[in-house]
Amino acid sequence: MAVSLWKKIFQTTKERILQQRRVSLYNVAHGYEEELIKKKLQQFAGGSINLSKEDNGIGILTLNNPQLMNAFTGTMMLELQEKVAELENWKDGKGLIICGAGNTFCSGSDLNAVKAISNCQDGMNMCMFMQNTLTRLMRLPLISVALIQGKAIGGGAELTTACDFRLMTPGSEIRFVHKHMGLVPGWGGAARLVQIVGSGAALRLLSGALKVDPERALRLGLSEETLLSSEESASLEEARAWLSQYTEGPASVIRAVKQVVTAGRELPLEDALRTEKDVFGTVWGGPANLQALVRRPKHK
Ligand SMILES: CC[C@H](C(=O)O)C(=O)SCCNC(=O)CCNC(=O)[C@H](O)C(C)(C)COP(=O)(O)OP(=O)(O)OC[C@H]1O[C@@H](n2cnc3c(N)ncnc32)[C@H](O)[C@@H]1OP(=O)(O)O
Repeated sequence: MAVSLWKKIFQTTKERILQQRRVSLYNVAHGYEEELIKKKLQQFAGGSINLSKEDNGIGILTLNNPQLMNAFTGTMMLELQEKVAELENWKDGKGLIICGAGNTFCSGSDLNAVKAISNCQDGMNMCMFMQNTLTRLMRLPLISVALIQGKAIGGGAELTTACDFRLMTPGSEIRFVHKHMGLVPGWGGAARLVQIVGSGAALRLLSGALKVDPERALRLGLSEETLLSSEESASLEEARAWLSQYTEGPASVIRAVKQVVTAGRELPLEDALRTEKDVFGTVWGGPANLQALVRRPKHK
């Protein structure tokens, strides 16, 4: 009786945590019309978002539009949402590296598409579509890294802030150019930048549209490390090695670690504590815990 009760609690808890992650920021109550903007974005084709899910639990998500410095076309925005949904259902996933094709990261929205959706309704719907998608990306129970090779400009800079960590190659650059476009970030990049570097540094980077090279990014805490290589495949291998330090171990435990940190970052204390309790319940007495109790590792 007790076992079946615990199993029911366990299942309910997992479903609740899963549901919390997938709740969209915006819906019709906010004037958001998802089907309308999806139809509109479909009209701006080009490029692709490629996802490779590897047996070791590491996913590689590649922005693939190198002719336009990996600018986001409308269909790439749609594909990003699809890939994030796929990653939400990847139960063996532990880590994710986001990079761009052609040894450069991303130059933001495709300006050809932007011109065609510059009216208020389309712009606001695109903004809410990308905020929904990048918030779900940020909340994935995977440890995510933006591998910044070349340029991360505008919306591309915003995308880097939706990852847990950023790694930069020599000579690469993050730049929030929105001011020069008569804009502010709209994909959630401002809110996340303040959380990462603090409001003072965020205000300087945004109001100055400052170029952030690897050294400045390290000083600001915007980047974790400057890689040795600026060569495309070598820097990806370096990023894999860096991430593997944090994804070694059972997927259930790595995913639980990301979940409790996300709760601590986003929720009021008492809610975060309750989520931590719920997540603890998914690993306590689980296979990894029981095997460790038998093995009794020495933590020297
Ligand atoms: C909320 C997000 C926000 C929004 O949605 O409103 C945005 O993200 S707005 C877009 C902000 N991004 C930009 O303004 C970047 C514009 N591009 C550049 O500044 C440069 O291309 C740069 C610095 C990324 C790279 O410069 P580089 O000299 O190395 O290359 P090229 O400029 O020659 O670019 C090669 C080729 O790509 C085209 N390109 C680059 N970025 C975009 C883009 N965002 N949209 C459309 N096309 C882009 C560029 O025009 C060149 O094409 P070509 O046919 O050879 O002229």
